[in-house]
Amino acid sequence: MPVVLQAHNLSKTFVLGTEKVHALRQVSLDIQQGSFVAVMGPSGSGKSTLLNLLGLLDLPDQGEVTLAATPTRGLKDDALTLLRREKIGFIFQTFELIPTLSAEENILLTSELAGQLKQAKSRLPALADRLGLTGRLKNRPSELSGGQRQRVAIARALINHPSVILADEPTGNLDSKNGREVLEIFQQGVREEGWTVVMVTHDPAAALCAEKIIFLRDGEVVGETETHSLDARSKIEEFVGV
Ligand SMILES: Nc1ncnc2c1ncn2[C@@H]1O[C@H](COP(=O)(O)OP(=O)(O)OP(=O)(O)O)[C@@H](O)[C@H]1O
Repeated sequence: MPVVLQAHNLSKTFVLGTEKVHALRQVSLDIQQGSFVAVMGPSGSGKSTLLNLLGLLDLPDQGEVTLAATPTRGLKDDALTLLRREKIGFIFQTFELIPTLSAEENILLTSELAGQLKQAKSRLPALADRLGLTGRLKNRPSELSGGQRQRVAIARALINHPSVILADEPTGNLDSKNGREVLEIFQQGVREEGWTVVMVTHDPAAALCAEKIIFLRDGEVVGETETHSLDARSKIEEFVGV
C-alpha cells in the first residue's frame, strides 16, 4: 500500500520559562494507506505533539510532514487549513463537540465551512446508520451518552472521506464497552472501507486492536511492533512499562 502520511525528521522544542523541552527529536515514520497504527509511550513522551504535527495543527521546528503526496513545508496557513480540512479527520478524548449544536449539526459543520454541505448531507444517513446514530441526530451532545458522543465525533471525522483519521486517546473517556465499540468501528472501517487510522493511546488493550504499535520515549521513536507478533505484549511492557 502507498504511504499516505509521512513524517520526516520532525523535531519540536517548547520553551517553558528558561527551560527547553525537546518534545520531539528527529521523528520519522511512514503511515501506509489502509493501515491502523497505534502510538504509545509514557506521559510526556511526545505523542500528542506528534499527532498535532501529523495533523497540521502545529508546525515542526525542523523536518516535514507529507500528506496525501503533498509536501507541507512552507505552505501558508490557508493552504494548510484547506489540506487539513480535506484530508484529515480528528477524534479527541474529550469529543470536542459544540454543545449548542445538534449531533447532525456537529457532524456537518466542517462540510458546511468547506462548502460541501450537499454532498455531506447525502452521505449522512448511511454513516449515521453504520454508527448507530439514526434517531439521535437531532439531540444535543448533553442528551447523548459518552459512547454516542464519541460516535458523533467519529461521524464528524469521517463525513468528508478523509485520507487519514488521527485519534488522540479516543477511548480515554469511555467505559470499556463503549471503548471496545469505538475500536471495533475503527477495525471494521480499516478492513472494509480502507480507512487509515493513527491512534494515540495509553491502553495496551486498545493498542493491540491496531495492526502496528509505534513506541515513543523522550520524543524519539524507540521501537515498533506488529500486534500479531507473539512478543507484542512484552514490547509494550518494555517500552511503556504497562
Ligand atoms: N504547548 C506546550 N508548551 C510547552 N511545553 C509543551 C507544550 N506541549 C507539550 N509540551 C511538552 O512537551 C512534552 C511532550 O508533550 P506531549 O503532550 O506531546 O506528550 P504526551 O506523550 O502526549 O503526554 P501525555 O501522555 O501525558 O498526554 C512534554 O514534556 C510537555 O510538557
